[in-house]
Amino acid sequence: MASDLRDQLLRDGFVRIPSALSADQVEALRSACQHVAHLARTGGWPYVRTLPKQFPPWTSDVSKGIWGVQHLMHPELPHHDTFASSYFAPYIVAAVTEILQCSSEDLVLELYNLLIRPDADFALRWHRDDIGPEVSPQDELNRLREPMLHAQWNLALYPDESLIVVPGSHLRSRTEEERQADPFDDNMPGQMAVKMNPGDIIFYNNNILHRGVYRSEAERMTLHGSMGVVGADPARARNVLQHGIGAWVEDCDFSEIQGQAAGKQLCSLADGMRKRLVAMGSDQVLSFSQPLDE
Ligand SMILES: O=C(O)CCC(=O)C(=O)O
Ligand SMILES: [Fe+2]
Repeated sequence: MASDLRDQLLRDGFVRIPSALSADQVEALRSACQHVAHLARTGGWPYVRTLPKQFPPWTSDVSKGIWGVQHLMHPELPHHDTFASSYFAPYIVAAVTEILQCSSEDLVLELYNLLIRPDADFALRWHRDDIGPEVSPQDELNRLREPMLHAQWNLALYPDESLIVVPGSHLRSRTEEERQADPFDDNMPGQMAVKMNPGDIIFYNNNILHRGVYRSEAERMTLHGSMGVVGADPARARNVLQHGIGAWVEDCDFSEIQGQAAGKQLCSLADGMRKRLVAMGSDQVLSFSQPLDE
């Protein structure tokens, strides 16, 4: 099946779906997100991304502020059913099956988190999510050439331009200049901010060279999700499970999710995806992609 979405993602390392959500859908999600962001900022939810740490694992100490709320589909989080409905939404399932060129019956549940405005300005280093900075150029290229077995997206509920990418950098190892650059360099050659309006979705290759630059005054509520396809390798299982989702995913109940996608009831599609993650995780030992992160 020809796919512009997939072709653009393969070529540039990211692709935008403008206005994927209606204003009403954005409004409903904003309200759920405002509630859980407040809960998390005030110490009422232990699974958060704390400042100034970039990669998992994070503690639940919110005293320096947070930049994300983890585990939106956790059965104990308020609105987990609203978040599950948005994760398994027809527009997501359609885009992911098109991008991965797979059947919805091969999808695997992965991550769903919320990225929010930090209480103080904060930035992430230049990175590739699952390839550490110390690898050799050849190993870097080999990893980048692995087939695409998952799709990752940002869904913005407020205007968002905090994700900065170097377009095309998912197709090549880093240049010498990129390797030597200050990890917080504000002017990496070729960089661009990915601009999103409320209701836009961006799919991006999480091994594109990228960073996040966050301003405390700019409201940010961006849903950050990923879905996989069966047959992914152990590195992918590690990237998903390092976020600690194995501990609660067996308790999720998706039976109330309404609607259909790809001719299937979303509730049964969701449960199938959940079961495939559990199966993938059953023989994994927990480890971290970027164990040296401070
Ligand atoms: O804030 C973003 O959109 C990107 C976050 C990011 O790069 C990460 O969590 O690895
Ligand atoms: Fe990242």
